Amino acid sequence: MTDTLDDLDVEGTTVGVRIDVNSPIGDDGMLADDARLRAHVDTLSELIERGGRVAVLAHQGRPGGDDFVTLESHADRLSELLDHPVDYVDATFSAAAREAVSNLENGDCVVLENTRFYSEEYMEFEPERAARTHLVTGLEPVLDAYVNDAFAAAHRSQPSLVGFPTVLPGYAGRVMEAELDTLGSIEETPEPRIYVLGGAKVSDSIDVAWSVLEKGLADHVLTAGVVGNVFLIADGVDLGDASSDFIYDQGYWDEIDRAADLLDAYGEQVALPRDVAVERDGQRHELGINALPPQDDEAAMDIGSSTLAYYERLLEDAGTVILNGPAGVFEDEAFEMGTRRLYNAATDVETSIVGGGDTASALRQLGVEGFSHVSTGGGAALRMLTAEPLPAVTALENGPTQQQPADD
Ligand SMILES: Nc1ncnc2c1ncn2[C@@H]1O[C@H](COP(=O)(O)OP(=O)(O)OP(=O)(O)O)[C@@H](O)[C@H]1O
Ligand SMILES: O=C(O)[C@H](O)COP(=O)(O)O
Repeated sequence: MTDTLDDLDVEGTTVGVRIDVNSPIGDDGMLADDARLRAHVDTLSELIERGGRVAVLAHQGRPGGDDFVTLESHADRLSELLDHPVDYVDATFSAAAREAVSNLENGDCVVLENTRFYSEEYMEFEPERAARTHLVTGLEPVLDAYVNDAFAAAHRSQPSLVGFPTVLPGYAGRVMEAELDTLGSIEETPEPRIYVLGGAKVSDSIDVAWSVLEKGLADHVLTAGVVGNVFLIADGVDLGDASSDFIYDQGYWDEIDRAADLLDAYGEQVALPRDVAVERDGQRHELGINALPPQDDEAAMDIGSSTLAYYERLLEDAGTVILNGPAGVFEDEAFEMGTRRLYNAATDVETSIVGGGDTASALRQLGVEGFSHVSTGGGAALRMLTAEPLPAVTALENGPTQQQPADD
């Protein structure tokens, strides 16, 4: 178990706080959604109120993407959310950054520049090697402690996530703590346990399905979304050209064989859609599996009503349900029903856990509430839901392994 903010003597301590505010960015290059910033308000206000000197580290986007922008608008929005001044400096570990951090007084907060503006931060390292990168060696001398609240990035072994806790005392922030409490004890949740795998990340979902079935964590795996379509094809269903081309274009064609192998090994526990919804004459039109393939240009955009009735029945007996990924193209009103009904049914299960950024925004858009836990993480949550360790959490648990430099 990692130390938390309860173990940190905050007053007068200069703390590097890694958060995950990787967010949608508008055409103007500014923050377009503040959900991920809101998640970190508790951790940051606690550190500020307890007299910490807070230096915030975070990434935004990936190099080359339109959302690879500075953190200036994030800092402005954080200031509003915290109702407290938050400075921003366009440097991450240079002399200017060190000066900004060294000048912090108790209760001050500064956001440093996007960590991924610096190339080593977009690489993955072993923790000891990450501790020798420019980011960590540059900033570590002006920090007393490191707090990791970036659960959603904890599956990455990047310097800001695994390097700092190797050379500084490390603590889990409140978001990290809550996520680890819930997702780290998946084996202790009530049974029977059902995993619902939808969305478009087919290879990740098949990894999860293999892992949870092999480990005996899942009693059933229900498939939906593009994942469900891949399993239908693997089961010999002709979904038509439009869905097949989509799967091929997304690079998931090879996954069909893996899905078929999974069905061979665990077919009794894997539930497949019994019908799908396509667009016909501008409207939702449902087709049973026996009525497939659809017409030429019709793609399977959602699970249909028979599938929903079948999945809802299975969920009635579940003790725990773990969901990742929407059941269909929820962004289109005609195809939001599968996601809305399936996720609504899941809220009636004793323990209901949801992971995934798109999933969380689907739920907000559809007004579905009442889960036991909605994770801030997509890839990180998926990895934890298979009871696999996360590199950033392991680095926090292991603690500093290197000699601290002597004070001048
Ligand atoms: N049948 C379908 N055909 C095409 N796209 C689909 C279908 N079902 C779901 N999708 C798309 O899947 C996307 C979300 O999938 P994704 O796997 O990225 O979700 P997530 O796990 O919640 O997100 P993340 O892991 O990025 O946080 C949505 O944009 C939705 O439109
Ligand atoms: O949005 C996320 O899932 C995390 O911030 C990690 O981002 P990445 O997938 O670009 O590493």
